[in-house]
Amino acid sequence: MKHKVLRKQENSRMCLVCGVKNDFGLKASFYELDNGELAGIFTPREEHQSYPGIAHGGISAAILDETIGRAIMVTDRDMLGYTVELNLKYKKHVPLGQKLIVIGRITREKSRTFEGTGEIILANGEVAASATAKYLKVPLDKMPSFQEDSEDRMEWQVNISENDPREIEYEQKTDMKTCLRLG
Ligand SMILES: CCCCCCCC/C=C\CCCCCCCC(=O)SCCNC(=O)CCNC(=O)[C@H](O)C(C)(C)COP(=O)(O)OP(=O)(O)OC[C@H]1O[C@@H](n2cnc3c(N)ncnc32)[C@H](O)[C@@H]1OP(=O)(O)O
Repeated sequence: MKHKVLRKQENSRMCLVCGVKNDFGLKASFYELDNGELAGIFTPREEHQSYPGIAHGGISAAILDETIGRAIMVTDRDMLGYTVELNLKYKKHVPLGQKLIVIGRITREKSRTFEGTGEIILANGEVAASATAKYLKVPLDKMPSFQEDSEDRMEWQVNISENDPREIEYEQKTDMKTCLRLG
């Protein structure tokens, strides 16, 4: 099913997953969708390899961690989190050199913490890896360097590109109504 992009999220300067100036990183972009989920788009490269042709499992963990963590911004643009727990299931190889989609959503929100789930989806629609994660809430303005006149602060911004998709197509893996009930 196709889902409309409602908003592109900010990228950072040097984050391994979303840093626009981190040449060893994934340079992923994140899009908030009309079904309340967050989609990331990324292309693992040779720098991210484990066995030849296959992305390192730590890279899958990093992109899932960030996508679920960022999903809190769908409902609260000024909130992020410190990961306190991350569990992954590796189901298929994640290939290098192919544009992939990662989806995240929040399943439970409390006053100090939130939890969510996510999947890396292959071009054929199969789930390559899935994760559950828990975070301690940290308001963006309490993040290190946020109050400073630093490069990190200046470069935390939405970078619109002509390659940004207007719609993202994938089969939704989790019923959002179930998530709300769980929450
Ligand atoms: C200038 C601005 C630039 C912005 C740039 C942004 C760039 C990125 C963009 C976007 C990213 C978005 C996505 C995020 C993705 C990546 C995030 C990371 O990689 S974060 C690094 C890895 N994680 C850590 O380093 C935490 C290390 N842990 C700690 O520091 C402490 O454990 C801390 C502060 C998190 C909690 O310690 P306490 O003592 O303050 O809190 P207590 O009361 O013990 O726990 C609070 C809750 O957390 C649970 N908790 C704490 N530690 C836990 C643990 N080890 N395992 C499981 N649960 C734990 C507890 O059970 C409790 O949950 P209950 O409220 O009961 O539901």
